[in-house]
Amino acid sequence: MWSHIVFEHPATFGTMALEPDKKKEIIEDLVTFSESKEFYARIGKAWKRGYLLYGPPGTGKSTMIAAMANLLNYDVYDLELTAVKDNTELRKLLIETTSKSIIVIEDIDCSLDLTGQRKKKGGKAMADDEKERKEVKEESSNSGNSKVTLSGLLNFIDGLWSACGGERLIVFTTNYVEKLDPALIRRGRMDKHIELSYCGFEGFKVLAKNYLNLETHPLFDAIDWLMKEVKITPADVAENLMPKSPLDDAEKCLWSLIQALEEAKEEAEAEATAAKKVVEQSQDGGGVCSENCLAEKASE
Ligand SMILES: Nc1ncnc2c1ncn2[C@@H]1O[C@H](COP(=O)(O)OP(=O)(O)OP(=O)(O)O)[C@@H](O)[C@H]1O
Repeated sequence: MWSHIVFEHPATFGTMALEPDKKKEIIEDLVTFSESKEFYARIGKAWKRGYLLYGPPGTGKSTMIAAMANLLNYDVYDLELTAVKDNTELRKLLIETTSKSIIVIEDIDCSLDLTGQRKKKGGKAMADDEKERKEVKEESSNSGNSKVTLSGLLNFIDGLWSACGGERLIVFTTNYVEKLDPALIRRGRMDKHIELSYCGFEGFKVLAKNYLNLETHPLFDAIDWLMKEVKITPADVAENLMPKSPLDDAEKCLWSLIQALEEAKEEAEAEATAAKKVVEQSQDGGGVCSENCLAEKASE
């Protein structure tokens, strides 16, 4: 059912724009996992680890998965949940995965209706494991030919797949971590939550080295200052640092980034001014304006 292609993504942790401490922590976590066969056997747990990568688009979630695969030399199984017919098919697919693999479900919030809070009893979320398992069982037996359900996925993470032997990582990505069902991402299922965020100056320096082979430049100070003022994704920084013609030298690319940062700064300032105006108007008019209404007015 899986089709095989040779994985040749060039991304590594070395080429990733990421705070150095964070990078070190993630690498250590991965390497420790991959060398812990005996440890997992001793504590009686399946040799698996779940990672949740979350953050805005263009912050490097997919890039990090490639870097993980290259670091550990694991195979990547990219699972498109919306194309999986039902829980039975999901089970089959997962049993076919080999050890030393990373199973990836990208944009988990969009894949399926996995995001809502699950059934609540007496107004309280089903928190403890026993209740959770009972619910999973009920849902699974009702699932019939229906699409993959949250419980199908939880079942797989906790049960069947764990019993397959060999080491496996499972990686979920999302742009909206707050939308996810807490049961899906609790520790034990998603052991390590990694936030990928906007580009800082340290991240920029990695990209400048990769893209322009520059370690320092007089324009770096201006970029450092601007990056503290506005948010920009590593993807946008990378795009600006990419030469667009054979005549583009490093300085031209740096100016292109500075221009993008300045435009973003002007935009943010214009939005802030508009929002301030709305507040002043609502105060003058004596009207009471909710946060939502302020946001709506500011965007008008
Ligand atoms: N942290 C980063 N380090 C280096 N390059 C990055 C980083 N983040 C993004 N990029 C660059 O931007 C491109 C898009 O990034 P990527 O697809 O990894 O983002 P993403 O967070 O997975 O986005 P989405 O949420 O839209 O899937 C990559 O091909 C890469 O060139």
